[in-house]
Amino acid sequence: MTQDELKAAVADAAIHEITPGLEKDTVLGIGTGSTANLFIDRLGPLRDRFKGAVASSETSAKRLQSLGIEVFELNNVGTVPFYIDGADEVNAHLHMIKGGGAALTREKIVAACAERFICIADGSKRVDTLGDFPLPVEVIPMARSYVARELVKLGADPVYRPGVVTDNGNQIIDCYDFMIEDPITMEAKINAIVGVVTNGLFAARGADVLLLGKEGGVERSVR
Ligand SMILES: O=C(CO)[C@H](O)[C@H](O)COP(=O)(O)O
Repeated sequence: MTQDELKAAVADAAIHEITPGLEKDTVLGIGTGSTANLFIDRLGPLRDRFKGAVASSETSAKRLQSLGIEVFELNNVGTVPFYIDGADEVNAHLHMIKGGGAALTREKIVAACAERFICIADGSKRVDTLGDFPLPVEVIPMARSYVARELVKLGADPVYRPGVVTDNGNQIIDCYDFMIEDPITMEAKINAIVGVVTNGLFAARGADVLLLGKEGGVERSVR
């Protein structure tokens, strides 16, 4: 199977995962990226079975709306029963690196409001130790150089992602050569640097369910 077929298989599995819990007043939390897009496309035909969605990016919001799914502002919703999103890496504890698409801050906010985070990913995303994928950090633009110097002190090789402006008007630094043995501690340390909005470690609040696409089928793990 190709990577795209594995992503499609986990998008299908996520639909099966959430449909028993769909009610007329359900508002879903929806992530960002190619796997999340496949999930959004499968939600279109179900749009009459739930109320709408909150999105972790402008791109996902537009895709949802193009399928006739109403998109709500998170402040008007409160908690959501499910947040469905992809990952750049995920470990055995269902800690993740996210933010390859620069949507990490809104993803973390919607995930924080979710009762259940369902991570959907093809098998290539499963790792023993997080960090092969460069860890994204969203920064306030004027703090970029300062934050980069502080990230060096933590052992990272920080590289500015040129030309990328987040939905929040900020910039992204990617941390290379940075294997992360203790994701919960490192998430907190990076977030404590002045000028950091957030970082792409989702460890303090990891996924609750992982649907991982493999050759033999979709593997389901629960935290
Ligand atoms: O965190 C993300 C975007 O900020 C995505 O979930 C992550 O990059 C995975 O993307 P894809 O499903 O395209 O592999």
